[in-house]
Amino acid sequence: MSPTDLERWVPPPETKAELDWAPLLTVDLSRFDSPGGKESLAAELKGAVTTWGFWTVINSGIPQSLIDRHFAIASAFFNQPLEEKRKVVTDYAGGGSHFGYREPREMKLNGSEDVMKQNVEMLNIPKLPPSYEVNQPLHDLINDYRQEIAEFQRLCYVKVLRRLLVLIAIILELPEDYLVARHDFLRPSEDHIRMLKYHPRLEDEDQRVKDTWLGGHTDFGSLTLLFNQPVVALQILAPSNDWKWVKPVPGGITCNAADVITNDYDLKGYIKSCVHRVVRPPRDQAHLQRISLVYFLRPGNDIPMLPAPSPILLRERLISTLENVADGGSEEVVTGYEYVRARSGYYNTRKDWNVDGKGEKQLFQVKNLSVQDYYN
Ligand SMILES: O=C(O)CCC(=O)C(=O)O
Ligand SMILES: [Fe+2]
Repeated sequence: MSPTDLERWVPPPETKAELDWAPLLTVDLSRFDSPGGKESLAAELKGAVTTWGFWTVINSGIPQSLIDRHFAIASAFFNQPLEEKRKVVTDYAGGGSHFGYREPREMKLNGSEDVMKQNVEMLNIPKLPPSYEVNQPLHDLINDYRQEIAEFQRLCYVKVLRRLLVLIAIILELPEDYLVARHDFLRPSEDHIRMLKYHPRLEDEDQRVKDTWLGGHTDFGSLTLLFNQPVVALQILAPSNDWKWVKPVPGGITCNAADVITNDYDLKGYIKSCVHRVVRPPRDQAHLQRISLVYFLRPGNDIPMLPAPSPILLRERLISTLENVADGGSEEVVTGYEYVRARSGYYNTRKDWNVDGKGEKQLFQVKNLSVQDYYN
């Protein structure tokens, strides 16, 4: 297929259902560069990142045509024959590589021998910056659109992620570039975009998994961007401990804080890594295929996973010193690469799926680092 004959992506119709929506903050990024803009945005974002861990950004400056183009690429990719998609596959078991295509997996339900096949297929495309050679095979179709994908990824970083890292650093009373330096787009990291396609299921099949299409989880990395699409299915676990629906915001990007920026080396739980899941859409959309487009920001490969010297964490007694306590070349200190690979290998080779509860709380341990794992 040549880069010109891609079918235009037509978003499916919006739902008319009235649902219990999460009251997410909207952050207008066009204010970022105006005088005092960063400071006032950071003040607004503080409550959202510490209580919900989810928020929406608008006016990012990423052209909508480029976003739509990526939904079109995703749609074309998933429409290919399985043999073609299987040419580059994830290798979670052999080293934890999450790049490539992942087929729907068979999962054992609630510890029984009852097996259910997932209804989601995924493609993870590595960050493709101009600054180094990415030694990762790509599908032919993805290679055809490589330039556009690389530009889209760059804009995700420059227009959204970099700005959010600055705002979160301000919230944490850290130097503005503290988190940016640990997430340098031009240096190697496990960043990637993910395209997902969910296939609608019959109502009684969905009932076997309590209508869940993707079990409750937190994301492993630092920040996640979910580009707006109209099929409503994403839910987040509210501070009140019940599930709320995420409402689409046309032209917006739903953002969430993930485990690295939250749980451990960085922010010691001050910022919330919110549990979320994907469920059967409301009745008027339950028959639709759902394509998702996501950017996962991860710490730099060689960044040691150490607590951030944030005065606010000290005041909240989440750290006991502003020194990087585990610093000094200890072999025990996990790097961003080691953490991400170990975590995604562990998570993605599980065969059990607890569809009944709100999840099992377990600690995931890699060297000196333990992370609250949450899934169901
Ligand atoms: O498809 C979605 O809306 C969410 C996907 C997600 O949570 C993930 O891939 O981690
Ligand atoms: Fe997620």
